[in-house]
Amino acid sequence: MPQISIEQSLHNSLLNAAQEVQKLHLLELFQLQPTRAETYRLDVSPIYLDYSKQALNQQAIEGLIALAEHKNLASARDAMFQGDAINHTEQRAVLHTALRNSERLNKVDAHTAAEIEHTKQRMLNFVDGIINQSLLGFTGKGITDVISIGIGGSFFGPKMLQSALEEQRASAINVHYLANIDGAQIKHMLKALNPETTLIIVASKSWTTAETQLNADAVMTWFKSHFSDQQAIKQHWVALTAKPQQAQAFGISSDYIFPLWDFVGGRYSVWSTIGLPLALSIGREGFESLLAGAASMDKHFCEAPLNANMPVMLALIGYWQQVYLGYNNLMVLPYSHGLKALPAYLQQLDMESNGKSVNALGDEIANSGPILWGAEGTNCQHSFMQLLHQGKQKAMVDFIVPAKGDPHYPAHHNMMVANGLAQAQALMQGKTTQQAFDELIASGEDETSAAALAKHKAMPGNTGSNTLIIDALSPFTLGALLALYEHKVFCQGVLFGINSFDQWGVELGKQLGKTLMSAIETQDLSQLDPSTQALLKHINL
Ligand SMILES: O=P(O)(O)OC[C@H]1O[C@](O)(CO)[C@@H](O)[C@@H]1O
Repeated sequence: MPQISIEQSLHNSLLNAAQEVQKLHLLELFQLQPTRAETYRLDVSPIYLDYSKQALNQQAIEGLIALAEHKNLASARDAMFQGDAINHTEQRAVLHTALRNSERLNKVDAHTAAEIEHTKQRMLNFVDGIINQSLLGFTGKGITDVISIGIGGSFFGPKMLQSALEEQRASAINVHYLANIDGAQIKHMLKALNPETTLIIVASKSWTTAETQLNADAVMTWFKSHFSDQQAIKQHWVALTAKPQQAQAFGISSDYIFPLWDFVGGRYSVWSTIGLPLALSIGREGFESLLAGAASMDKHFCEAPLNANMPVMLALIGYWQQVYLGYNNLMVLPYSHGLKALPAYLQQLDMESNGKSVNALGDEIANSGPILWGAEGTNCQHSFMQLLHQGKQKAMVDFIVPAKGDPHYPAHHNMMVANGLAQAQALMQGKTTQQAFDELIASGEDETSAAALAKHKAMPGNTGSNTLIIDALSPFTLGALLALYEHKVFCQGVLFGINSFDQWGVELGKQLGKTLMSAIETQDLSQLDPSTQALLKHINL
């Protein structure tokens, strides 16, 4: 008999488990194993994960854990935390975890640890100064508004957390984010702002991002049209960057430049000085608490056994659904208006990290991370959920439900929770044609039309989901939640065999964007493909 590799044998056993599990409806899995809800859950305060509604059995879970062990997931995790250059295509360590008070877990050298702490304190002292108005604008007025110019990782995290933590504001400062290159947005934003009381932050790790540069130039022109004095720029312009010299060359004072480092990837940078605009809203304590929440998840990730490790289990469940059940979409549905921007944040985190097609050796891989999207509940129920209930496409689903809502509106919160959990139930249970028929008869329909209508009202159900109950929208909890997803994405990168920390795919669009810009400026379209030429001619710039 030919020998098969360990990997192949693990794969075969998982294929077998998938076949077994798919013979049964989720409701039958619950009948067979009534304790699923107690068995398939993890409680890692402040997050409770229920995965009992997933099409999983013990054989699948054991097979997945064996796969994680075979892929040396724990050593890969340790390599990240100890600062190995795991981002091998850029020869960089990946140490965003070192930014969140988890020195004990990270083996960064003493000099780097001191620099991280010093930078954080500098940033938070600055935040204190702006909030308590010991730092003032050029004309002696306090700062009321901030324009934060940045895109991608220099935008999504602070913006998303700021809206999630609106209730935890520590200041009355309004932060306006300028990410996209849309003149209409700048015009409206600037029209409403007074440069005397506005602080302008340029957040760009690389200091080369075209959108950020163009926006920074436009805002600088506006600012200089009011104050051309260099001292005014010194007091109103801030840079968050790994390229301090370039920021200085742009005119920003070194006192107002807050660095980050190569070992912090853009989409992992909200914990760094990139979080400054957020800190101006939630204050020192709020920001420290965010870091502490993330650190608590780091500790759990480093210490919990694989089968009780929330990021690991979340990654394995997703891997299982994708590779063995054939799903390729992950829908994230936060039942919270405050978390409305979470899907967009997670899109960059997951898809920029795991949207790759080769492994570390450069060999083609069969699977990469999922297509991630979503929207806040209950709004999503009135748009795309219909497709999940009755359409032919299936998706993985993460429901995220805060246990506490606004105390002034208890009925709203109750309805929110009820709807989130009801959607998970509906996806699992579905409705048989017989059930639909019986309901129609009970409502007075005659038999012929009930039989016809029942077919349209039936839904298969049997769609699994994770439900994550988070205690409330607090900085600590959200720190833990984001760290959970970061580590999940990391684990899936290890399972797929890819480097989650580079993003070469983004580069081609940037290059072509530049070529097109110069074709537009020189009006020479001759080198462009016929479709692009025709489009530009039609737009007639
Ligand atoms: O902070 P920077 O260097 O301006 O980059 C912004 C974003 O651009 C990207 O390189 C590509 O979108 C992201 O990884 C990054 O978060």
